[in-house]
Amino acid sequence: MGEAPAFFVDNLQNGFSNGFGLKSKGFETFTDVGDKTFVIGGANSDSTSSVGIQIYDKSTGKWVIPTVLGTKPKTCKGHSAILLNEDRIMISIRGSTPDDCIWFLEVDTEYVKEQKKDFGTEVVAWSKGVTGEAEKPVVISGPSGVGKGTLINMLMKEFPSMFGFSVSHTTRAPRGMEKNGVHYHFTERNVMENDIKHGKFLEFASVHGNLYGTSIEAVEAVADSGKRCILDIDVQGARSVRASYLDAVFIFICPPSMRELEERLRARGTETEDQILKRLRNAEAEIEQGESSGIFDYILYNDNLEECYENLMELLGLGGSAPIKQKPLSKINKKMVINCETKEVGNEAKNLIILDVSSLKGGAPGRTRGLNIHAIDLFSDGLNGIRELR
Ligand SMILES: Nc1ncnc2c1ncn2[C@@H]1O[C@H](COP(=O)(O)OP(=O)(O)OP(=O)(O)O)[C@@H](O)[C@H]1O
Ligand SMILES: Nc1nc2c(ncn2[C@@H]2O[C@H](COP(=O)(O)O)[C@@H](O)[C@H]2O)c(=O)[nH]1
Repeated sequence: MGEAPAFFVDNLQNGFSNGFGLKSKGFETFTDVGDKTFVIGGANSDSTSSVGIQIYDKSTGKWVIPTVLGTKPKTCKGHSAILLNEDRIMISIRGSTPDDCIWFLEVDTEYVKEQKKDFGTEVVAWSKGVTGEAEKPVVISGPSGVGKGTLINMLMKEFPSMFGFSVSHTTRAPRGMEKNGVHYHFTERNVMENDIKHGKFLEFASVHGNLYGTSIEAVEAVADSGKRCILDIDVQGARSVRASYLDAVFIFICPPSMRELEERLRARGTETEDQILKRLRNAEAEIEQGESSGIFDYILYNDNLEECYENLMELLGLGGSAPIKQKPLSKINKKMVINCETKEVGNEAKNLIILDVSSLKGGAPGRTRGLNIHAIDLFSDGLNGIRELR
């Protein structure tokens, strides 16, 4: 089934100088991508630590500390690493739970190339691997008061295990019933601006005089819960997400008329007169863009709430017709064998699993979906680490 191992983690973890004149603290791995060597790790042998990244540029002979985007693995007692597709390093974390053990460090994906231009530095981006065929996130946009929140609440109530809400950050003040961390992360402007500067947001926009934004972490948290992510964001935000590398379905909710929109906003009773007028002024431009910008895959008219909800369910594949098909972003024809050592009392068992990375979808920013893991029988050749199947 397999040939020579592509990578043996245990051989590298005995503590040695890393070959580039930099003293290794142990637990490091070295992956060559073109002229660069990515040194990942740096935990002490007697403790766990977060996973650090350094790049050795062979063409200049210099070390570079890159800008690191995305949420990185929290702690690491050692790991294996293997290059996939020449653009991302797959990392198997030792001693972590099965749903937290496969991570990807993107080093030359389209997303990373784009970020390098923006930051003007070396950039790498973490993306955790999640198993199964998780569905694309759903972006729902529309003018204030059209009923986005109402429709999303109906969906989440009827399908609580299927959908998860991306909790945005905002600088606006909470309304009476709104809870921090549930409806929004209510934030100071300077804190949010600083986080934006450090690449923590997938998108952000100034909406009706306040700053709103979707953090990468908010989208990742939903993916980690195994649910399909729903984003309630304005048209500017939808445009940014469309331009980003998050592969999503975009739905615009339209009111039956401006008059009806005004009535709904007033009846909701959450805004002052000035704020209502501002939201209505913005609504006209939003509706025009929603209908004609080409950002949105679908437009739904929210006249009768029940009918609109039925149509939304239909679009999301919950109304009896076939679900929306996803196409993979990249094709990586590889299967790996991973050796997970489990120590039982007086006994050392070796559990081998096949990791199928041929159907990966998504990636940074957010999670890498479509990992398939199968348990397999023991090999008798003392295999350690990750090995490629050919
Ligand atoms: N089809 C409908 N017919 C009548 N009223 C509706 C309909 N859909 C929603 N509403 C009502 O309109 C008001 C605004 O709805 P909602 O708060 O869901 O809007 P929203 O688009 O989420 O607004 P915002 O962007 O400001 O958060 C609510 O009081 C809601 O009950
Ligand atoms: N671009 C973004 N827009 C967002 C986000 N979260 C919410 N919104 C939009 O803001 C308006 C106003 O919301 P409200 O709660 O103050 O009524 C509405 O259109 C939301 O869709 C976000 O993260 N990014």
